[in-house]
Amino acid sequence: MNREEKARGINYINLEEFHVSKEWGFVLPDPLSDLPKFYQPWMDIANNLTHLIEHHQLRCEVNNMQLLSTGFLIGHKQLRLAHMALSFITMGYVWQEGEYNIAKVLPKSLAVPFCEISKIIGLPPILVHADCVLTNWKKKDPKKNLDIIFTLPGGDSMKGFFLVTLEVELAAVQGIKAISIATEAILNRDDDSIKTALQDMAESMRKMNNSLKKMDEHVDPVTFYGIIRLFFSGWMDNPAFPEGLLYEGVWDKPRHFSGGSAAQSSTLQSFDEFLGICHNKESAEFLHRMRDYMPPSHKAFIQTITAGPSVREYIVFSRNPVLCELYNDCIAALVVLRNYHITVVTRYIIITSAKAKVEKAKQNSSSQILQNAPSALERRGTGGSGIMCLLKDVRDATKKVMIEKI
Ligand code: HEM
Repeated sequence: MNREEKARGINYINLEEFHVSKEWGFVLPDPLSDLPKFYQPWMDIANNLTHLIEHHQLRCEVNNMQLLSTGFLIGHKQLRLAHMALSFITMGYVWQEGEYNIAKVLPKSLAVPFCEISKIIGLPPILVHADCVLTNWKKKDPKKNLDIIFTLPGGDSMKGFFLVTLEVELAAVQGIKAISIATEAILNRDDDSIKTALQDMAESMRKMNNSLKKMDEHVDPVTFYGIIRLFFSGWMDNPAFPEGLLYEGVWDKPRHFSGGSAAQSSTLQSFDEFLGICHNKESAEFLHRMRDYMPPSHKAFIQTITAGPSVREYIVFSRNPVLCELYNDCIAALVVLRNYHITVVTRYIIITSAKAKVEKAKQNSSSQILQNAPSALERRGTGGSGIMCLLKDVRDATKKVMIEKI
């Protein structure tokens, strides 16, 4: 940026400034998968969660865990790994015995370091999308196939859920880069670059949709509904937690936090802000609340897009039919993506919850998992939303910004 542009208050969006990678987008590049030896007690538990939960031993292990200082954690990547390890342990601790024997107090040895680390990196003390997807990956082999670092009960479906969601995030990288390019191009009235950026953005959304389609192949709906979902559930808007969770040694009163959800992803919120999509009051409130569950620099990235020039206004005023068509193409791709996401939610939650009700009513159920499926969150999202209304409103608001043919 030259001096004159600075003086005029023109701000280009520099991805690095917001810890957004040109190669990995919002995904943490090359996350660590091990902490210094001092933190071995955390890593031993976090690396063995499924076994400990399934054998009802996790709470006991955590209760016997010593209180470790967070002072030996160095740098952002160690802090992110430590947050992720403690967030996985927390979800396992709370939900080890299912929805009827919930732990409502997080012991000091877990709560104190978890809250200290959360404060430093600006994330809440609960498992968030930035943990289980953005930080939870490593290269499996030289061919660069990806694997996860931590998991919870749910076997291959749990792993599939993390990796498919990661793939969706990676497919968004091209679109995120396009936002930065287009913002600069609007300020420079460079229609050719805006054109390329809009094409890239639409292509990126189509790739995200293709990646989302892999959920079908890798995640079994019964396992998702009956096992996985519970471990993402939080302690806000959850009837099982009227009081919230007590973080022993940190706060005197219990606290409410929303559970992990891809609604905490910064990708679609960035696209929405860039394209000028206005959500209704209720949806906007929910989506804005989810920003407090994102890394602060990613939240700031979204806010900077909002404060930047409006691509929609630029196109409406410039009356350029090619740009208008390309803008509408982006909106159409986003509607297709949100429509497909609604079919995913229908399959994994709405239909499966109806099946679970039938199984629960039977004396001899053919599906043990569905018969025992938690019922508190039947048709609510793990982020605590009333699902279908929210998703349809958000999709409809997306459609509304289409520009009439010039
Ligand atoms: C089995 C797969 C999935 C299920 C069952 C699912 C379920 C849900 C639910 C229930 C909500 C409502 C908010 C809440 O959590 O309370 C939601 C919102 C959302 N989900 Fe998903 N989701 C899935 C996969 C994904 C993936 C892979 C992404 C992409 C990163 C994603 C992105 C979003 C976004 C951005 C929202 C906010 C609404 C919007 O902007 O359209 N979801 N999802």
